[in-house]
Amino acid sequence: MKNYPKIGIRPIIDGRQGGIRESLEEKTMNLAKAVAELISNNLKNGDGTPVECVIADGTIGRVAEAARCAEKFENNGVGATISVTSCWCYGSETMDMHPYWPKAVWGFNGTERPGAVYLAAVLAAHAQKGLPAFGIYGHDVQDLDDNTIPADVAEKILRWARAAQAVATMRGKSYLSIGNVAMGIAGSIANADFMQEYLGIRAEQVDMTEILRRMDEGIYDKDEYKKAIEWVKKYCVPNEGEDIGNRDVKKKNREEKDADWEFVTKMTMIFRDLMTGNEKLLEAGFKEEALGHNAIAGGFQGQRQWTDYKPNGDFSEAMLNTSFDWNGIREPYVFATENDTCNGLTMLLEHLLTNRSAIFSDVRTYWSPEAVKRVTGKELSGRASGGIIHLINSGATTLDGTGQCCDADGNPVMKHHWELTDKEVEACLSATTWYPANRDYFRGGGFSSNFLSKGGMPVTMARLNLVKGLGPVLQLAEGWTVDIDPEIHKVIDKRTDPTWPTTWFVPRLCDKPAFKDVYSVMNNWGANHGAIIYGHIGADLITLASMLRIPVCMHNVDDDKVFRPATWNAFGMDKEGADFRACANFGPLYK
Ligand SMILES: C[C@H](O)[C@@H](O)[C@@H](O)C(=O)CO
Ligand SMILES: [Mn+2]
Repeated sequence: MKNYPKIGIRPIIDGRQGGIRESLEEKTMNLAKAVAELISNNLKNGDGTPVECVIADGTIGRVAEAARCAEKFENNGVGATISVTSCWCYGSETMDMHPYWPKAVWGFNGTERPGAVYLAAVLAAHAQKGLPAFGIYGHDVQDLDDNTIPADVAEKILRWARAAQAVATMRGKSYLSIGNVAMGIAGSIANADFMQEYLGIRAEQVDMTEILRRMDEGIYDKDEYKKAIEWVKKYCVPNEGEDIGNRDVKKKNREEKDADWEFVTKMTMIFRDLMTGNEKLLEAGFKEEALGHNAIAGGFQGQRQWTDYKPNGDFSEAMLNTSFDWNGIREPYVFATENDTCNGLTMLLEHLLTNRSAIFSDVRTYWSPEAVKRVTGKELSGRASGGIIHLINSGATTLDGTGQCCDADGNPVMKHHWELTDKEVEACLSATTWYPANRDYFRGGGFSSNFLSKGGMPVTMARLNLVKGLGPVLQLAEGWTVDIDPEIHKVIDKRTDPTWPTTWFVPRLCDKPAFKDVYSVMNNWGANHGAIIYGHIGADLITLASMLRIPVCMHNVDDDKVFRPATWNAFGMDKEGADFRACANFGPLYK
């Protein structure tokens, strides 16, 4: 089990002894316990364990008690706090003043004792002191003896807690670039200042020669390699595709292909060891290599120097992002192809919010219904009838993206790894063909994963972009994967790279300019890549971005689901403009 941050619960009370305080002690503690229970029963960490809460030893009425609580939280690995109260208390005395911990306050909507008045007062204090906090105020008045959490309050507490736990979990970790910038992709210029100041993440880097050194000097777990190559021979080699990407002169022979399989299997282990370390390397005497880089996400440059010379990273990237490998079912790693750190970090935000694996893709082509008709003679239909976006990239697309897992009603789903079955693992593998890499692009060879994502999955595509003078911005589009007529797929897939995995995506349209049609979503995308996650999680991403002070420049989430720190209201009534102004005013979380 990994060591995850905890969420601190702060029961706040009116400090007046001799009647008031005593009458509220039990009620306040019960509210705190109910919040802890709600969070731990509903939210999980990446390894599937429940998110843990720590409740202050006693209620907090005066400043000394707030300080005692802060000390307890520091000693117990708390990374975010939620304060709960049902009564009037003393705002600036009792508030959480930690500069980094995301904060929320639930002011019980009762009337006997005014919890909501404290909520307003303490939120004003948070605004005044530049420590933004989320305010939670239930819609309907509750009775004093009612300790239940109404549905609207629960939704806000959980939205806040998911994002707060993501902020706390990434703090202090690293992003590991293996190599540097791929083919001039600006997103691959690992921006250390952005990572440090906005995410609390250290930018780490190793040269790609380190992979060759570890291979040549045998710095990997030999027992694991034996197991890994056996598994690869059982589940991947039999699904090797015909060499359709290469002219005869460029086709590798069997012996060379087998050597490539061995190479890419070792490379997968080496990428992982570089990220997280491996105790087995310590047993073999490699003390430094056993440590790894404390990476919570990473990326591999690959193109061009490496792929011009050696087998590409497609197999390794795909397997790391997948929820299983030769060691069985496990939490997926977050790993970007082309070392596009902006996309890798977006995948990280998505993974931390959902604990699912994210798809990495080029946002390659908008196919209008007219263009499809012209090229195939056929009409797009159903959800695809307004046009489709072709998501496709060699490499980092998770095999979970095949959509071979099913929910209880038989719909395709990308599951949490703890819900996966062995049968579903085999189904994902069976649906994946490993084509010998196109050696016009990848001179060194290797294998590219190929599959077609099942349609009908709700997904959210997102992307972090860096803009000089403005800083980072987040864009997102909720939508669905779609099935299209197989004849249409065949023709238009062949026009691009048929050895790579394809996901057909249709965003949900609305009256916002960037979402007036499918074309506009493509036309407003800020870079060549997108990070795609199962589920409609736009509202969670918006909440998380506001904690990190990253404004959201494009989204198709309903306004009433947008939940940001209360202080954002002071920046004007149009939510988008206020977000930009508030983020600029408070600046990044870590300065
Ligand atoms: C093989 C090519 O270089 C691709 O990797 C390229 O089209 C991209 O994915 C660019 O993002
Ligand atoms: Mn790409």
